[in-house]
Amino acid sequence: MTEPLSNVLLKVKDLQGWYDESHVLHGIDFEVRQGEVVTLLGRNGAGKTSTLLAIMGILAKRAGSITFNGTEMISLQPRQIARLGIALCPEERGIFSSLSVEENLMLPPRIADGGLSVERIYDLFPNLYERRKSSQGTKLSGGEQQMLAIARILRTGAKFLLLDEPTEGLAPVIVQQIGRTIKALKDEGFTIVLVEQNFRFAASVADRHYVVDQGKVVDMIPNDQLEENAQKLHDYLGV
Ligand SMILES: Nc1ncnc2c1ncn2[C@@H]1O[C@H](COP(=O)(O)OP(=O)(O)OP(=O)(O)O)[C@@H](O)[C@H]1O
Repeated sequence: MTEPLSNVLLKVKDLQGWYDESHVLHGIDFEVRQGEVVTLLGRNGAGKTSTLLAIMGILAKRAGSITFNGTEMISLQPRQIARLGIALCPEERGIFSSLSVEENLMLPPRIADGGLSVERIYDLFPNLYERRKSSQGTKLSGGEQQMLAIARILRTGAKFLLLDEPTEGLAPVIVQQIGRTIKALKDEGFTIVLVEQNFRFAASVADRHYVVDQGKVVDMIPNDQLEENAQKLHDYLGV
């Protein structure tokens, strides 16, 4: 963490956050460069989801500094933050089960130029193409819901994506598919912050990992230095 990073797109500095009176973020510091995939790793309750919510302004009671492309966002509203080209794919996915796949895809507002067309979405997610007309009452699998949730934020034109535990509860073959999608998005120039519990998955897609513990970032480990840091990570994560 000592070496300054070049080409920094998101810079989070001494981020504090509260749910009412409950102080849960106690000094989150991390940086993300253009085009990187970076993970936030940590035990349950460490503050990873809250960090994503604070970046989006959804956790409104926050302090410190969050700059994106040089713009200070700490006092901005979620709507204004989204318009800078940042999108969150929440853990609960937020799929409307009464709408078809295609109707779900049509929901998000366009916040920037360059949102992916529905055709391009179907190229990236062939399963969604097959299910596009599935409508009311048709239940999508967990993997399909996750893909739809990611696909939906790609429609907005956001190029900076916050993904909250996209692999949670999914079968290994689907996890692999999501890994391929994340790599494809990186190749297309997207920048991604990933909250993950699945450490093997995180290692397969990310450039760097930040460790979150009790509302603070306590370490940064480049992906190519994971092996020599395995014991340390094991202690942090309690795995
Ligand atoms: N809506 C809420 N109201 C009050 N406290 C909350 C709320 N959501 C989370 N917290 C608390 O904030 C702290 C950080 O939780 P957070 O969900 O950010 O952790 P996390 O690292 O994402 O873990 P998990 O993987 O369990 O989601 C925890 O102590 C949690 O109990």
